[in-house]
Amino acid sequence: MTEKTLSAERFWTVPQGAMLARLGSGPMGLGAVEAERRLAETGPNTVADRPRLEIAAKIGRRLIEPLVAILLVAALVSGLTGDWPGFVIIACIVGVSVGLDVVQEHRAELAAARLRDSVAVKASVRRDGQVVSLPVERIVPGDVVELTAGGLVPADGILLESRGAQANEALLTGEPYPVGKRGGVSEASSPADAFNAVFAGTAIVAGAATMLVVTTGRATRLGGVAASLAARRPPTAFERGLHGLGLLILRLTAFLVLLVLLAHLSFQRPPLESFLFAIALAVGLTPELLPMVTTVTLSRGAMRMARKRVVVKRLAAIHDLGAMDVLCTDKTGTLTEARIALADATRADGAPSSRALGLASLNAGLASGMPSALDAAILRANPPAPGWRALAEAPFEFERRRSAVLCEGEGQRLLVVKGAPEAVLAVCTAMEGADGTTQPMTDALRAELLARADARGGEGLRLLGIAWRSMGQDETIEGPHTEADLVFAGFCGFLDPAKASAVDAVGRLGALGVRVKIVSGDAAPVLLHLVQTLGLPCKGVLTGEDIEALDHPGLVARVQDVDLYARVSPDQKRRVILALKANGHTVGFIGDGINDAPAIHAADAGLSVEGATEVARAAADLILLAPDLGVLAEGVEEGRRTYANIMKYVRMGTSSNFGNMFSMATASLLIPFLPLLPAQILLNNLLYDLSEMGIPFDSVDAEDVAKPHSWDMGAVLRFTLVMGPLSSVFDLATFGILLWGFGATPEEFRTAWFIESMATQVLVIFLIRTHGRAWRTTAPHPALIATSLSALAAAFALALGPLAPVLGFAPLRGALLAVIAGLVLGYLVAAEALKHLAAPSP
Ligand SMILES: Nc1ncnc2c1ncn2[C@@H]1O[C@H](COP(=O)(O)OP(=O)(O)OP(=O)(O)O)[C@@H](O)[C@H]1O
Ligand SMILES: [Mg+2]
Repeated sequence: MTEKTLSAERFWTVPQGAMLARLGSGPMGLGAVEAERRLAETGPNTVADRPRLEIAAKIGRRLIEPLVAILLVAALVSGLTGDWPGFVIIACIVGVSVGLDVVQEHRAELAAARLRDSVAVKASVRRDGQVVSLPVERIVPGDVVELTAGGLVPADGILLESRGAQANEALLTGEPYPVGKRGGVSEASSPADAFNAVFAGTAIVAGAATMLVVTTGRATRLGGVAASLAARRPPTAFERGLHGLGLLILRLTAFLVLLVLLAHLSFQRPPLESFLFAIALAVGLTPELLPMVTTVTLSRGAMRMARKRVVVKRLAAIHDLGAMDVLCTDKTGTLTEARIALADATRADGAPSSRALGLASLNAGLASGMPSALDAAILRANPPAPGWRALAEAPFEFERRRSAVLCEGEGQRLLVVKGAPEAVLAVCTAMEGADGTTQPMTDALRAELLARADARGGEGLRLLGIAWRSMGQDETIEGPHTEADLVFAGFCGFLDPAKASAVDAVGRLGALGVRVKIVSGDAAPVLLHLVQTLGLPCKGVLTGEDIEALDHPGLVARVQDVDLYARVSPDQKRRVILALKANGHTVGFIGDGINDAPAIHAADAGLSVEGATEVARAAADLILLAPDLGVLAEGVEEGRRTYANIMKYVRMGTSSNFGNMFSMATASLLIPFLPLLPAQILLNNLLYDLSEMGIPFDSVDAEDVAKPHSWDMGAVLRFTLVMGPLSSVFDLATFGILLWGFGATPEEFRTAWFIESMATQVLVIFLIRTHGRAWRTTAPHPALIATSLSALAAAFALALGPLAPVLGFAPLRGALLAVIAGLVLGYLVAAEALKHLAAPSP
C-alpha cells in the first residue's frame, strides 16, 4: 500500500496489530538499516522543500540556464568554424565561473544546513530495540516514537499506548481545549474525533504515549496544508526587492542585447561575431551571480551570528532581523531570571495558609502535564501529601488559564484547580474561611479579592488562585464545564527576580532603533512592576480583554503607542504582531512557550531560545543559544552588517558594471569594430566577479548598523541613475580619446578599454563600500583588498603579458597607459564626489 492511500484513508480505524503488520514494524520499532532504506524511499519527514544539496544537480542546472547554454552552443559553433582559441577561451571561462559559483554556494549551503541541524527538533525513536534521539526529519513510516508532555508530535500515526496523554490540536482543529488520546480503534470519520490518532505539528500537553508512525512529511495532515503553508510565509521585502531588481535588469538586458544584435546585423557585420558579442554582453549584464552572492553572504553572516550564539534556521531571516524595528518579547526568561520561587501561600484574607499550599501541591504534584516552572516552585516548597493519587486531569491551557486535577486520598475525592486569579475566581461560588467554614462568593467579594491580587501583583508577585470542590464517586472531568461551583481556598505568590542585564540589552536595542514591547500572559500589575524595577522605557497597557473588544483595524490603531500587553492569549499575541506589521513595522517576536508559537510564526523574525518548548523552537527562524536580549542585540548588528554587504554588490552591479556594459553596447554601434571581443567581455566579467568575492568579509559603516534598514528600491534606482551616467561619461571620453586622440587600432582600443573598464569597475568598490568619505571610515577588510587587487593584477597580466596575443590584446604605448591611468583616477574622484547625491536619504 502506498503512502498516499494510507494518508487519504482513516488510518485510525485500523487495529494496532493490523497496522503494525501493514507497516512491517513491531512494538520495538524498526531496525536502523530498514529505516534508512525507507528514508531513501519516502524522503525526509518535513513539509518544507529542502534546498537540493547535490553538487552535480547544481552544475547541471546552471549549464542549462539559457545564457550559459547559448554561450556553449556559440562556442561550439565558433570552434567548428575554425576559431579554436575562441572556443577554448569561452569554454574555460564558462567552466571557471560555473565551478566557482557552484562550489561557493554549495559550501555556504552546507555550512548553513549544519547550523540549522544543530538546533533541529529531536524525537525519541525506538530503533533496533533501543531508544535513540533522532532529528525529526529522519522519522519514517513504521517508526515507534515515544512522546512526552511538552513535545511536538513529529508525524501522523496511531497510539500504541497512552499514559494519560492529552494533545493540543488547535493547529489542525482550532480547538484549544486539550483532547485525551489513548490506544485502541476509533471509528471516527474525522481526524478531530479520532482519540487514538495523533498528528504532526500538534503538541502533547500532558501525559506520555508511544506512537506508531503511519505517514510522514507531505503525506501528513499538516503536509496536506503545506502548499498553503509555503504560501503562508510571503516573501520578505528583501526577497521581493532582489527579485524585482533581477527582473528589471533582465528586461533591460534583453532589450539592449536585441537592439545591439539587430543593429549589428543591419550594419552587415559578421553574424556569428555579432551574435557572440550580444551573448557575451548579456552575460556581462545579468546579475547571474547575485543569488549565489546572497547565499554566500547570508551564510557567512549566519556563521558569524552563530559565534555570537544566534543560530539561523532560515537564511533570509537574517535580513529580517536587521530590518526589525519592533521587538516583542514575553517576560519570563528574557526580562526575568526565570528562577521562579514560591514566596507565600495565603488565605483569601491574606493570612498564611497551609491549606492553600497543600491543595496547590496536590494539583502541581499529581498532574502529568507539561513541566511548568510554577509547579516546580510549589513542589520545591512543599511536596504533595502522601496517599493521594490522580484520577483524571484537565491540563493547563493558555486560553482558560487554569489546570484541574481530580484526585483521591484520605477518603475524599477532590477536584483541585489552580490558575490565574480571575480565571479561578470566575468559577468559584464559595470561599473557604480560617476555620474551614465556607461563605458564598458574592460579586463584591470577588471584586475585593481581585483588587487584592492586583495589589500584590503591583509588588511584583505573580499570583495563582487555588480552589477545590468535592466530587461524587461517579463524577469525573468531562470538559471545561466540570470546573464550576468551586470553593476558593487562597493564593500562591511567586517571585521571579528581574534580570538586571535586561536593562542594558533593552538600551542597546533602543540605540539600534529597535523598540521593545512586552507581550505576556501575566497580569498587568506584574508587568508594570517589572518595567518600573528595571526602569524600562515602556508605556501604555492593553490587556487581553481590551484586545478581545477590538477588531483588526481598531487594534492596528492602538498598538503603535502601547508597549505592554498583559493577560494575552496565544492567539492575541499573534494578533498584536499582525497589527504591528500592518503599521509597516518589521516585527520580531521572542518567546519560549507553546503559547508563543503562533506569534513566533506570524512575526517577520520569529525567535526562540535553546531551552524552549519544541513547538516554539520549531516555529522559530532564529534560535538564541542563551535566553538573553543582549545576545539578540549582537545578532541584530550582525544581520545589518550582512545586509549592508549584500547592498554593496547590488550597488556595484547596478552602477559601474551595468554602466560599462551599457557604454560598450553603445560604442559597438558607433565604432566600426567590436569594442571588446566576446571572449574578452567574458574574461572581464569573470575577473570582476572574482574581485567581489571578498565583500562578505568586509566591515561596514557604523551608520549601517545603527538603524534598521530594509530594501529600498528608490534608493537603488537613485544610485543607478547617478552612478550609471557618470560611468558612461568617462567611458565615452575614453572611446573618443582612444580613437581620435591616439588613432588606436582595434586591438589597442580593446586592450586599453579592457584595462580601463576593469580598473574602474574593481576599484570603485572602495568608494561604494561606505556612505562617508572613503578614507575616513573603517579600513576595507584585507580579504576584499586581496580579491580586488589580484583581480586587477590578473587583468593587467592577461592584457599585457605573454598570453595577450592569444586573447586578442596588443601592447600599449606608454602615453596611452598614462592617459588611461588619468581617466581611471578622474572617474574615481568624480564618483567619490558625486556618490552622496546617490546615497540613501538619511
Ligand atoms: N501550570 C500552571 N497552572 C496554573 N496556572 C498557570 C500555570 N502556568 C501559567 N498559569 C497561569 O497562566 C498565566 C499565563 O501563563 P504564563 O505567565 O506562563 O504566560 P506567558 O505569556 O508565557 O508569560 P511570560 O510572558 O511570563 O512568559 C500565568 O500568569 C498564570 O496565571
Ligand atoms: Mg512564557
